[in-house]
Amino acid sequence: MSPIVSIRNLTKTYANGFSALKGVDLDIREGEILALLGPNGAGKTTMISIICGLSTPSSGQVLVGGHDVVSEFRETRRLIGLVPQELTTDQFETVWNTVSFSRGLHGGKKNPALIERILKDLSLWDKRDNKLRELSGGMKRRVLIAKALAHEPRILFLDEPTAGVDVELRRGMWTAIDRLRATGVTVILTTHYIEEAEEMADRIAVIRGGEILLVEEKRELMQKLGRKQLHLELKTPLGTLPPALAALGLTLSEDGRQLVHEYGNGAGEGRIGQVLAAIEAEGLSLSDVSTHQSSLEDIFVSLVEARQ
Ligand SMILES: Nc1ncnc2c1ncn2[C@@H]1O[C@H](COP(=O)(O)OP(=O)(O)OP(=O)(O)O)[C@@H](O)[C@H]1O
Repeated sequence: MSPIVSIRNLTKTYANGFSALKGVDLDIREGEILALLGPNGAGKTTMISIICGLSTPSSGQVLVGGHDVVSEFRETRRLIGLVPQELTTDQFETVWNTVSFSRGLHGGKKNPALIERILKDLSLWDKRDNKLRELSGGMKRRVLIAKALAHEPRILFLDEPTAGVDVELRRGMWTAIDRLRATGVTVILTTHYIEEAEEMADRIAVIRGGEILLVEEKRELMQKLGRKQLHLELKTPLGTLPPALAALGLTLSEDGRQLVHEYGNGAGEGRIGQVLAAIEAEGLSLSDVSTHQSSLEDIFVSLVEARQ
């Protein structure tokens, strides 16, 4: 299947000579949720602005639904919904009117049934007659998504959808976005909350210094780069690590209370039995055992650090 967004050798050099994108190649698949992760100033907003036709590339090409974002701006813009971070519309307008007007602005015919479905999907139906100023922060953010969805885009860009939103509302937002998946909308999400990407994304793209460091299926990324550790708490602390345990690759914590066996990436799983037998052979008693699996956050931090 051809990608819904295809980016080839995209560069952007700002008027002051700063190079914000340095030859980006990226294909976005129809119906996926792609998380774009990157530190501040990585080039995320620059890239999204170019895809949405709000900024022009210095070189390279972006196709959206097979159309060029520069020469066929009208066609590509119609396919895209962009959810900004801030609500700039009239605070005295109702939810229903705000979302309906948004459809009209994009040239869509009136479609009350569609607006009703969108508001219900985003749990805003009860608030349809409320003025925007009467909504909570999380609800306002959902209105932004509803506005972007009102003209039935095939691609939705969410820029930091849950920045500054509390944990509970963040979860509600994730559920709302997840429901969009069922409607076949492609979602591209930028976030600083790696937990958010871990929870929602099908694929992860990491961008830094205007370059894409990697694009991978989330599951594969976590399997490939994720590490697992078996933590073995000792009843009596050790001064030094017995050679037989060192030979198996175990390490001893600084306080001598914990042995750590690292495995994962397809290596070391088979040795767990051996490790436990060796501990017993040394006459050591354990008081507790636990496992730790690296999160997407650990993976992200190590990736970004490794390239510095
Ligand atoms: N109009 C501009 N002129 C010059 N440099 C710019 C301009 N806009 C952005 N930049 C620079 O380009 C780089 C990328 O900015 P961009 O906003 O795309 O990053 P980002 O990944 O979206 O960051 P954040 O996570 O902080 O939003 C930054 O170093 C920024 O200072």
